[in-house]
Amino acid sequence: MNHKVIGATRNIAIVGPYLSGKTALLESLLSVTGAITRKGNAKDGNTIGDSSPEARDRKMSTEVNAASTEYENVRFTFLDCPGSIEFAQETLNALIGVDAAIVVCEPVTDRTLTLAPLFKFLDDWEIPHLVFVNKIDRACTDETTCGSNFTNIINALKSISSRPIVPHQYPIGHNEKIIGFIDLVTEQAYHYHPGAPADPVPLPEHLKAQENEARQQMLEELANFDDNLLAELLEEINPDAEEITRDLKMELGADLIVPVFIGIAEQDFGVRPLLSALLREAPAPETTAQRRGVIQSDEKVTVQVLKTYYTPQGGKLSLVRIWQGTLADGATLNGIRVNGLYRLNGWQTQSLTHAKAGEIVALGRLEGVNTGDTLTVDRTKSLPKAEILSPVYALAIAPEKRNDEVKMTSALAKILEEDPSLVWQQHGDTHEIILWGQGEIHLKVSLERLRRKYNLPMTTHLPQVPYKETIRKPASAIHGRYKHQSGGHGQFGDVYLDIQPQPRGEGFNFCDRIVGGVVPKQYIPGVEIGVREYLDRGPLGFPVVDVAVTLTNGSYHSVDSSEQAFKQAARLAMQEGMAKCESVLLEPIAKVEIHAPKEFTSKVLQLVSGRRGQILGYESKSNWKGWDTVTAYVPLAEMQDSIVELRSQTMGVGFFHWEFDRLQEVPEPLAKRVLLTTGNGKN
Ligand SMILES: Nc1nc2c(ncn2[C@@H]2O[C@H](COP(=O)(O)OP(=O)(O)OP(=O)(O)O)[C@@H](O)[C@H]2O)c(=O)[nH]1
Repeated sequence: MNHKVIGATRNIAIVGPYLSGKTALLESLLSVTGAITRKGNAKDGNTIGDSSPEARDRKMSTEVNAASTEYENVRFTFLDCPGSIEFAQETLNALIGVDAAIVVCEPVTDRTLTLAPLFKFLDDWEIPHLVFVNKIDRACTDETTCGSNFTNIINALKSISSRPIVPHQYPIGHNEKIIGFIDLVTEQAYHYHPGAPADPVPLPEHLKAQENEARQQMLEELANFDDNLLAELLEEINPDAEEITRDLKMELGADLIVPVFIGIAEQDFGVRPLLSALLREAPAPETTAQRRGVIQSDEKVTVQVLKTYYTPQGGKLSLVRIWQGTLADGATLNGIRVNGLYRLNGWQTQSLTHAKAGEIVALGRLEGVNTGDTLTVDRTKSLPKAEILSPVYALAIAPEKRNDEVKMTSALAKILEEDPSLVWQQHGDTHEIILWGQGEIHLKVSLERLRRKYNLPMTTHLPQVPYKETIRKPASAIHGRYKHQSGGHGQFGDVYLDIQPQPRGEGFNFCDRIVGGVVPKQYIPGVEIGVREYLDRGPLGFPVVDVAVTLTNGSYHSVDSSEQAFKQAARLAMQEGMAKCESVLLEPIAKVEIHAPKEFTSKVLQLVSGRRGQILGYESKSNWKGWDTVTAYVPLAEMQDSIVELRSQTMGVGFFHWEFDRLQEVPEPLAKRVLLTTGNGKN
């Protein structure tokens, strides 16, 4: 078996907005390097990138797919990441294991904003990245606008990148279409050639000025990090290609610049130059490892999990980046034996006996190991992992077949392992099982996985709002007597209760002020249980909170009294007393922080007010250039689909964090409507 040494491997993530052509680019990369003989496409659902049935059905990537190929004797492993914001967690988890990322985008200037959160993550993690402007044919619809549109795209990218944007190529348009490009490093022009590498052609005379300007831009950006190049530029010396490539490699490797390439992935145009640039300029795995503080060592093995899969056959595969050492199949990591070592190509696996530092491979059956975990022989290291996104959308779920409930718990655990941005909980009040995630499609895809992989069809509905109720007025000396005679000895309990409202958030409080043993000590717990049971469902039909109940008086029977009878007496007293206490409906209020580019702040404020929110203020989001954070209180009842509206108002990039803050009275007309629609308020 041919094993590459460190330096002969490149791990590249393919990332970028939804449907920008990432899977098409991967297909093209695999095709031009001979890894596949026939290209698939998203329409026909036969790509390596979108290998799962959920992805194929939707013609979109729903999880990370790995594929390897060789080019110029270097092994390239590509991670094709989903573009949809709802599957962003996949992308973040994968990105931490690569040496560089290709950001694929479309040549539409007013959509570059959708790249902002991705650029932010890449910058925060210092992940070297370059841009591939795909579908460049769409920007070059006539010869004269081809160059100016390209310049506009470069400027749009500059407006969202904190790193300098450096054009690496310049387009050549002819008769309403793009026919080639000029490499700004070598100043060599090329014409695209279907099914073959681009043909070198003389630099078109009419583009010399534009080419020179774009090249100058590139050189000036590079010179900001290289004094020698700066001196050459000042002396008007033309630097040679070798020197420029050296700078590009150093500056891309250190995540100081963002080079920009162009192409048409579906026609393989611009794909070979992209590969050549990756070969020459992308950092080697050891450089990445060093930047993460991992020192190379042959003995120590350190790997990190980038993605967890359960195969259609039910086996667990953990896609890992080997940061350090040589890993053999059968080795023990974190006390768990590696059971199978594979190279992945979509769902196809190729068995390996060992793999070296810098490779991305899949390991079999690492039970108990999660995405993001660091594994070593002696558990001595823990590398940073990507943050887990806050859940923003929920559905209540239930198995279609009642007796599937036990099966559901273990299946949910598995799909959560595959996708750490899912969370599930059983709600304490409503008893619903709530599945939380990043949006409607995200949850639908997860539920399809449950059905397909685990034969678990589920029903869904929007979760109930966990309303509660409380009281406005006190009631005192409420009498409850339970007396029952049914053969044998009877049942007797007799209590007097005071019921009082408590300040909001105080909860429930029970005390007894019994003197002289009129209710014997052993029956008092029964009274409290009776009160508590009643409060599970108050007069409006919801759990009662912020109430104090005091047992003030009562009587007993030496034979017939029991804890059970006092429980019943307490319930009767509560039923009678609470009817006099003016019950009010309470709703949960969330404290929400909404993040969006500043140009959308007024829309965010409108969204909050339109959802009965109370705006607390807004300010610049720290470390996010051009973004605001709006802080507000919003009723939970209004939050259910708020992410859908927020995304539609903010080109898909707005997001929020929320947490439960408090309960608050529901305003009167609305409370009536809630009680009508929930069918409550009748007991
Ligand atoms: N005109 C044109 N269409 C393209 C090109 N590349 C991809 N497409 C089309 O764009 C659509 C999306 O392509 P994909 O490769 O599936 O996009 P993606 O970025 O992988 O999608 P997600 O991963 O779901 O975000 C498909 O219909 C492709 O056929 C291109 O270079 N030119």
